[in-house]
Amino acid sequence: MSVPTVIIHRDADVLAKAVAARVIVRIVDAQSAKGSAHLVLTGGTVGIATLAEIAASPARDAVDWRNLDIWWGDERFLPSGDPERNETGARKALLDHVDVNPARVHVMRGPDSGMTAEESAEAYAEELRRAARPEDHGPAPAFDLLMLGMGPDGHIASLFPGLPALYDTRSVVAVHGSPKPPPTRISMTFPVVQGANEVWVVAAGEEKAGAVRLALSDSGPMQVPAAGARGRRTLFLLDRAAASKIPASLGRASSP
Ligand SMILES: O=C(O)[C@H](O)[C@@H](O)[C@H](O)[C@H](O)COP(=O)(O)O
Repeated sequence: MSVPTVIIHRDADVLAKAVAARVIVRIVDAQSAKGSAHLVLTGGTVGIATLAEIAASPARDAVDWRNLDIWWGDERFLPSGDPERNETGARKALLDHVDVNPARVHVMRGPDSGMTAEESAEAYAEELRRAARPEDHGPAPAFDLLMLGMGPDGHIASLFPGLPALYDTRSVVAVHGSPKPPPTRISMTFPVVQGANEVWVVAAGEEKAGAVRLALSDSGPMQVPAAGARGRRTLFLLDRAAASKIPASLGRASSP
């Protein structure tokens, strides 16, 4: 797994704008090379703010939205359209404003599908399997970009410290008893996250600073799940507040 590159921006607003620009370039580069791309979205404040900044970007339509497969790293197990679903936030912030191919927007189904959380997780795992190519060498596509928010406890997606999902080798699992409401969620697991070409952890705010420090040190992913947020290339995209406890030894690029 790659050693993370750390990029620090002035505040959460500049961070969201800078990450939005970076996402556009990353997807355009991937599409230029392959004709299509796989992007994994995250929920959370900064994750959704980044999507809104993509929608507002003058460069937005450099992305070939019809040739983009959109996935989620996790989802709250709530009915379609529920305002608390990550999908709902993503549609409102971005997907309703660009010409995505609905068949390539891969949502994690909620209880209104008639499935249990376990069945929904297995259905998503099957959808990932179907999308994987032989050269991906795994149960899911080697995502061009997998975005993650991070909680104050170091959780990523819905992989929370101490919960069984951290140890699960399946690609997608149901999560019960999430300390962050709602309690029932669907989440990709470490093997799928770590199969991504690029993993970006985007975090802002003082309350994340301790977890950021641990995630960038030699903490184990079971104690600090963000320590397992690694792809072939890994970025930690932070605002100054979230980066305020990073030891200088880690080295980092800072924007003004
Ligand atoms: O479903 C979710 O809530 C997210 O996927 C979760 O992993 C989120 O990204 C982090 O909790 C950070 O959220 P904030 O940016 O709002 O702190």
